[in-house]
Amino acid sequence: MLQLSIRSLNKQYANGVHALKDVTLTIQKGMFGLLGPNGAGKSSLMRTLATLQDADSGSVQLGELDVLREKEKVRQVLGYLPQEFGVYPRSSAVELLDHLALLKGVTQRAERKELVDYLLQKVNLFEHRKKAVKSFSGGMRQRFGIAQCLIGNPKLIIVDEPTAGLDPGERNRFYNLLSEIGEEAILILSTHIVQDVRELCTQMAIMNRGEVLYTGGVDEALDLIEGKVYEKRIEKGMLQDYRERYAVISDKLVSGKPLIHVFAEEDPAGDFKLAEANLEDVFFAKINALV
Ligand SMILES: Nc1ncnc2c1ncn2[C@@H]1O[C@H](COP(=O)(O)OP(=O)(O)OP(=O)(O)O)[C@@H](O)[C@H]1O
Repeated sequence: MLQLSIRSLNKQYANGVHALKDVTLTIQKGMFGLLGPNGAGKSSLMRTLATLQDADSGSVQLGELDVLREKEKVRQVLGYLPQEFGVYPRSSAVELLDHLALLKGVTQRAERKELVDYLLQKVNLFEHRKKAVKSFSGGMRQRFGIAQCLIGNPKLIIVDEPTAGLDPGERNRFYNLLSEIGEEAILILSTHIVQDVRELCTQMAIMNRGEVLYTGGVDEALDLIEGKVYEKRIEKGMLQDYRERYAVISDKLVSGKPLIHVFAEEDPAGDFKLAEANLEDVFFAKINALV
């Protein structure tokens, strides 16, 4: 069974930022969620796995391949959707995909046409194939990004923050597409959006400041805080006060009033009730070293 083994990966940038600190992860086929706030080191890790950046030390093995050394071979089996998909040329979707397929070594014209049509259909852009990619909406661009990712039938697919900026409808369509392709390869979804991971992944990791704080199942992550999250609706303006007195892990407005989630081993005094813990709670509890 194909497996990606990341062992003790370290990366320090010239400015002194330690972006990856002894990162160790084992990732199997299926969708793996890599969750972390901005600056956690997710993109640094994704770029390293995508052979675009070197690590200072550590190893990465994809099946038989040494990812840090056999870069060309890795690129043959890699699909990568970067955070910034670069400039969008004036070319139409069909022209651009055809060009990218050629670069990836699909040299037969007829085979390429068949592949490009198949991919455009797969990501639901066939009817828009003659439009410039530049004119696409955010969601269409991301789906186009997935189409280019899939050229060459990749074994390892990396998508970096793919749902930022998508409206709920577009996000849903994108989720469906990801879950379809995530069954056949190792797919790593890097995101700061907890809901992405909750809806799509069974295995995950939480990263912060270059370190892996959790890796394992999504359900097991929830078990960590089960029975330890309490909630209360409070008056506006009281938030700061509560933050000083309790381990507030999240707050959101519900009908205009803050609803806070507090982490506590036992029922905190003061009219709280036990909350149904969610992944966001795990995320904040981990990041604030509460569990
Ligand atoms: N080329 C670079 N040179 C110096 N520092 C960098 C470089 N790239 C990233 N960093 C720093 O390394 C840390 C990790 O950045 P990285 O982009 O990997 O995080 P991230 O989790 O992907 O966050 P984001 O979602 O904001 O991209 C940050 O502090 C960032 O400022």
